[in-house]
Amino acid sequence: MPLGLDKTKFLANKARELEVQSRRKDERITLLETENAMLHLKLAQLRGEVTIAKKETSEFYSDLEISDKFKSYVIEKTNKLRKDALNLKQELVKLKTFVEEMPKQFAQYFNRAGTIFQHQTAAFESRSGNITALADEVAQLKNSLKEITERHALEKKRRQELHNTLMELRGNIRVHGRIRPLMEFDVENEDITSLGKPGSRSEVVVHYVDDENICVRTNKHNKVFEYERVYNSTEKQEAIFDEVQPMLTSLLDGYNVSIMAYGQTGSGKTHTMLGSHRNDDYNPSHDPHPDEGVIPRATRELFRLIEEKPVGTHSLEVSVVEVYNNDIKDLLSRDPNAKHDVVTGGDGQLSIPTVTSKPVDNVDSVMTLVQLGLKTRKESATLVHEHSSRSHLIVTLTVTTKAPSFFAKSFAAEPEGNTSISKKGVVGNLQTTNQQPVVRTKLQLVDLAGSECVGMSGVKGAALREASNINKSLSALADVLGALAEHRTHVPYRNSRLTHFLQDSIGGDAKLLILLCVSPAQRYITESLQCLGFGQRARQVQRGPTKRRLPSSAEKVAPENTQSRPNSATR
Ligand SMILES: Nc1ncnc2c1ncn2[C@@H]1O[C@H](COP(=O)(O)OP(=O)(O)OP(=O)(O)O)[C@@H](O)[C@H]1O
Repeated sequence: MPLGLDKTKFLANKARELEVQSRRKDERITLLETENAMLHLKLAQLRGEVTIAKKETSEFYSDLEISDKFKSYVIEKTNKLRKDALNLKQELVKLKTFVEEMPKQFAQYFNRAGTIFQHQTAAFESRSGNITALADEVAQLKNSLKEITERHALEKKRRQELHNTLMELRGNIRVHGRIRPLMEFDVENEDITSLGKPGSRSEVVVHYVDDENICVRTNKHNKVFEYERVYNSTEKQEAIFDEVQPMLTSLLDGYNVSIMAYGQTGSGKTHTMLGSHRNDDYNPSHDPHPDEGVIPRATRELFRLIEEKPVGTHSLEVSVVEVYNNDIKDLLSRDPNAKHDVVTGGDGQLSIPTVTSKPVDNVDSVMTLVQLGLKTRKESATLVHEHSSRSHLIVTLTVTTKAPSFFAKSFAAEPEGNTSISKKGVVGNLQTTNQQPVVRTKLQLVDLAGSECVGMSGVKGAALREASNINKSLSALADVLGALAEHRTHVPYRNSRLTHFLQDSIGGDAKLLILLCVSPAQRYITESLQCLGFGQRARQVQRGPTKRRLPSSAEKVAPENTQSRPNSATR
């Protein structure tokens, strides 16, 4: 500090000076800071420009790359186009050649198409011609079919009417005769070599004359018996059934039908009705065995006829009974010895309510039941042959038919069991089942017991009683037929259980066929004459009333004392 200067003043000056310096420095700092800020700004601007330039450069490079790629793509494409163009040129050359050749080929194709078209048109025309012809033919066939169907229905109706007329003309009781062949047992006590020899006991004396006449010829007898049909000893079971068949149609038309075999022991009744098989070896089958008799054949035919009817309208029941010593025995019952009686219902219809009646739906089931019944049937050996049937066997097939709807209407107004329906031609028993009117008809197939004379069979005691009862019942049968023939007001059905049981099937509108079975041998001549005489009298029933009282079957036929030959035989 200069001398003399005031120290305070000096310091104050110094401070001022420093203050100025400081202010200047602050101003300098501010200036520098401003410059710095401006520089920062400039830097930022430059940085931005650099970034943009970089981006532009990279874009340029990228564009350059793309343009390189595009260039190579263009080159490649150009090459391809060139190639294509070359190919096209070649194609064009080919096309030109083709176009040049086309008219020629078209002409060829056209020609070929023309030919094919001509062929096709011709074929189509002929085919359409055929189709038209076929359509015409179908239309004609349809018309013919309609006509045939109508004609068939008409024919069926006419056949039905004809059948009924024929059955009426033939009569309700018909008699056929069947001569069985000579059998070994016919020789009696003679040597088998004598079988059929003139003068022997087995000499043939019952002869087939023609299909309506049988002749019995010996030194003492010469008599001809005429029936609706006669079968010779070689005629098969089938031939007999041919005659039986129409009766089954009648059965389904509402008539009761009965077919019975009549003849002496060993004359072929069981063979005719059942066949010659015994109980155990019988094999029910769908096809008829040539040996089968009327019962299996009729049953089979009945099922066939029922099959032709509307489903569910017909049903069948079977019962198997025997009339033994004038008692009715149920052969399907557990107690075959229990006795049964024929009962007349309030409606006048007959039935045996206590007898087993089994529903059946095929021939096998029927035949199985028949065979079951046959096992119980009374058989006992006689002097004639070892399987003589000592009872009448009756197989009853009851057909239940649901009445058509118009019956149901008329029935609604009628009391139960009223038979007014018979006015319409239906004679079966009309009943109700759960308010549904039904018609019941019966087919009774009867294998009668042997009709021989007691003395001939050589039986005694119980067997004699059997034979006596057989003769009585057969005699009652003859009496019934006699009463019917004479149109008597009283027909003695109740004289025997056999006729009482068969009452519905004998007389009235019922159809009865009696098959007379005769042995040809001389040793049975009395029985054969009796049997043939019985048949002859039975024929009177359909020939109308006769003044003469018919002798019963037990009465003998008086032998005729003539030696004339068959040609001059009396009738
Ligand atoms: N037409 C026939 N063809 C062949 N054999 C028959 C003929 N008829 C009967 N026969 C035979 O004769 C024998 C006696 O016949 P079948 O038993 O049928 O007599 P039947 O009259 O029933 O006797 P019965 O009353 O005693 O029972 C049997 O062996 C049977 O095979």
